[in-house]
Amino acid sequence: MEKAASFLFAGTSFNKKKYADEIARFKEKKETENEVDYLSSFERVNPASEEVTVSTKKRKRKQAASEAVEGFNVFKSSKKALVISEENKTDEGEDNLSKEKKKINLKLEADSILRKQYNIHVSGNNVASPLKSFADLSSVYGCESYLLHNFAKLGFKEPTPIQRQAIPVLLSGRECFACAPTGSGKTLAFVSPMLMKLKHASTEGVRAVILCPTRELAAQTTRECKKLAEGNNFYIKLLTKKLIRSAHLTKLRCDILISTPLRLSSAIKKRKLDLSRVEYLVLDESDKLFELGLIKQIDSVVKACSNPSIIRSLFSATLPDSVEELARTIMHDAVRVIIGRKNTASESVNQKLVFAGTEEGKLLALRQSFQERLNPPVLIFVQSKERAKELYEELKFDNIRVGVIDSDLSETQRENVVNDFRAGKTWVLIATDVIARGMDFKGVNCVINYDFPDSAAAYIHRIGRSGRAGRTGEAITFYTEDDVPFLRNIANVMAASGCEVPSWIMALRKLRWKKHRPKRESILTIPDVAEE
Ligand SMILES: Nc1ncnc2c1ncn2[C@@H]1O[C@H](COP(=O)(O)OP(=O)(O)OP(=O)(O)O)[C@@H](O)[C@H]1O
Repeated sequence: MEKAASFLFAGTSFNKKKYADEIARFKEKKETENEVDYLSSFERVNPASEEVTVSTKKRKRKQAASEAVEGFNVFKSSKKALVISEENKTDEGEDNLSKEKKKINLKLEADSILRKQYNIHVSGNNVASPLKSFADLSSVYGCESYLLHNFAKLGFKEPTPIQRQAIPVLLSGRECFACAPTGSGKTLAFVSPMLMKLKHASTEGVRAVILCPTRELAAQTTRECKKLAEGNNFYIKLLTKKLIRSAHLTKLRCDILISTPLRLSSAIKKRKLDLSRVEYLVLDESDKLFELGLIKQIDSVVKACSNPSIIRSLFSATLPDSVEELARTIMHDAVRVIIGRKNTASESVNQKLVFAGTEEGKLLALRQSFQERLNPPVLIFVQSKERAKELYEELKFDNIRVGVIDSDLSETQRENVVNDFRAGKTWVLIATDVIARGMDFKGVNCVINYDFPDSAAAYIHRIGRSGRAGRTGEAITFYTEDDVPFLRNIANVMAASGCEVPSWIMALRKLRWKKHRPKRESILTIPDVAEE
């Protein structure tokens, strides 16, 4: 058991240049030269080719039936000639059929090689081929050049595994459940097909909706969406309180609307928004959106998006079976795309468990680490806003450039705190789970779970703020005696993503995990603040 945490940042030293490098790289293997031509094979595999098979079979059956009564035909001799030519036709048909089958098999084989290479698992009928490269988007799907230009401008050379598979699925008009690790580019995976399908701005009202569980994430997604749409004239709007209050909301020019469920459902209730023409609905961090507190709002949004040909998709790094089951009740013939194993942490995060003994022990260990070696940016998660404020006071007292984000702050204050951390003005950000999901802070070197996470999903999302877009990261989870019964659940996640876990932890009993948020002693030790 590790008792001290001074080594937490061992081997690392602060180097601002190191994290100023914002261009992310995904390490993906080069495509092999011998791969089958996907562009042509994609076009070959379509329901029409299956129809050919069926109709030829039917024709053969019909022929068999007519041949059976042939002997009774008065025009027997002439019929015989006809039968011979029919036989020729059948041979020709069979030839075509076997060629067609070969092509289909080749294509399926190539798809499966590519999927294996990128750890892509799909279920569903007739799933579109994965992308070999971004170039497939223009050659197969007629993608406009502005989008590819934007990918290049953002430094995206190759699609990530989730992008390789989810984009063609959505472009082929299928609904989709997608589960891929944190920081693996899910945003682009749902935004780009949306932009491609919508083609150009229109005055017809809202045509696409993206729902995100928090305001911060909705704001971030809006920014990403605008970056990807640059060069096209789309109207992309974040639904803010101000926008809801504005009298013009009903006449709003908006192609893509991004919102939290609460905002959107309240705008729907006030009859300020018509969503009946929405063609695309994305539920990002879908398992969070399907939690009890939000399900009513989601329901009202889903109902308001009443266009029968709507395409819905669900994206998350964690997708429990129960959510999938619930979601299936509203989806039609959805394709399921899983990258790697479902509900696992990003493999690019090196995870450690640190026994801190008591609450006091945690603060001591943290302080020691800050004094010795620190490699910012560092993100620290605690279990409540009160504790976030307490830890903030402690670290501020130590003259650490620290920020804190909690739900008591106004929208602008929250935005400022996040921006300061992004810009490197603050090196440490203390937060509750409010920013654990989806937030893309580039180059977070270390996530510290100061308070033990309350679920395995919370753990996966928290530590996923580090090790994004192919970078490596570190995650340290403090635990006290109170947390020991829940260690095994986190240890399982760690082991599944290839991290070493002490065998005594793996031997602990597995508990059914209800939200674990024990009452903890106050963090405060500074006398003045503690007495306030
Ligand atoms: N093809 C690509 N190549 C390189 N970087 C990419 C690519 N696609 C996206 N990125 C970058 O990867 C980072 C993570 O992307 P994104 O925020 O969409 O991850 P995510 O899978 O949604 O993560 P989370 O589950 O935490 O929400 C972003 O900085 C994004 O700009």
